[in-house]
Amino acid sequence: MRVTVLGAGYMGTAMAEVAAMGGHDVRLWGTWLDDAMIEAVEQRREHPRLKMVVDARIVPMRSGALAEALAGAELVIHGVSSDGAMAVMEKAGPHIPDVPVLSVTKGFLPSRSGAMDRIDVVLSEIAGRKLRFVHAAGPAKAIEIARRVLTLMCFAGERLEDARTCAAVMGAPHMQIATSDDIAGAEICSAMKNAYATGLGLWDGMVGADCHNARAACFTQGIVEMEALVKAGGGLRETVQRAAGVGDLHVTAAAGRNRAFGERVGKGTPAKQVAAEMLAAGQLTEGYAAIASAWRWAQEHGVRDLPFLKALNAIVWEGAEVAPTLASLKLTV
Ligand SMILES: NC(=O)C1=CN([C@@H]2O[C@H](COP(=O)(O)OP(=O)(O)OC[C@H]3O[C@@H](n4cnc5c(N)ncnc54)[C@H](OP(=O)(O)O)[C@@H]3O)[C@@H](O)[C@H]2O)C=CC1
Ligand SMILES: O=C(CO)COP(=O)(O)O
Repeated sequence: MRVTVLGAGYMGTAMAEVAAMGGHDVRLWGTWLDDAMIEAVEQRREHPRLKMVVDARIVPMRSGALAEALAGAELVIHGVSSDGAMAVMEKAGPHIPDVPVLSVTKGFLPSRSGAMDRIDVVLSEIAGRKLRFVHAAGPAKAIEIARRVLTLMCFAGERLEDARTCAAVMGAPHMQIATSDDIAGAEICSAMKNAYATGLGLWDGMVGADCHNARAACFTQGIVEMEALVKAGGGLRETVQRAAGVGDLHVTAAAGRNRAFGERVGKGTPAKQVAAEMLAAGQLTEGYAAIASAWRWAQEHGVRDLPFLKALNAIVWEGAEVAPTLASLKLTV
């Protein structure tokens, strides 16, 4: 099958690697920010982020060749971060054939109405037609995927058959992929785990290694709040309890960039400064934006009783001090 991957960063490239492993005809298109990555693939050098030489069968394509990259695609993989997703879809939308679009992107985006919404909804709005979106959720660090470490994911699409098509293409021996039609639940989990992993990182920064009780308490609280948000978004509790929610919060709180972001904020550096420094170092901190977006989304959907999210929003967006804010946190579990 011809597979076109949009975005040549960590995850886009890791997904391209898996598709190539399955013998698919893979094109890896880099955005206008990805020239260094595409050049490395062209020259068969180590990918600057994945730190490995990718499968020689992957065809690298520069940003100017977007229409060519998408022509004849039977599956599109969307690997652009939430920051770049809208700008890339403005350009890519007209060229995306009527095929499943498997997206790894995690977060909320502003819709035309001004309200925050799910990525599949907003990108379809930009494309001017309903995309056959399948969200790839679950605990899936790109570097481990590319290095063939056992990985559990959940592909969720409104059309279950599209999720199954994506799972078949990405079904390498180390990839165990569940499928679901709960795209709402899966996307909300993916956005929220970045927010709550940031919150667990705050404890690491504030207390250090011995904060296991606090982390476990807040992990549980985060899952309960995720369930409330998923329910308000029309999703299923079961989605939260498996790979998309519990699994992904675990991996991100153990080893994610969002945890690292929270740790530095927990040590006392203002969130805005940490986010800027991490961005300059090529490290995404989507939890930063996700906290504000989710807080706004919760208000718009009338979801109350979210003390952890409220505390996170106060700390990272309203300048509240970390220690007293976390000390006064009243759990609802
Ligand atoms: N890394 C991981 O382990 C996982 C990541 N994800 C998700 O995958 C998505 C991509 O993450 P990841 O691959 O890690 O991130 P990267 O930063 O490595 O890559 C993101 C891609 O988006 C592009 N991009 C970012 N901002 C813009 C912009 N303003 N305009 C145009 N292009 C832009 C990047 O360009 P550039 O490289 O120059 O920044 C790059 O192509 C995220 O939503 C993340 O949550 C999901 C599961 C695991
Ligand atoms: O989404 C991820 C793993 O599933 C990666 O998390 P980070 O963006 O925090 O590194």
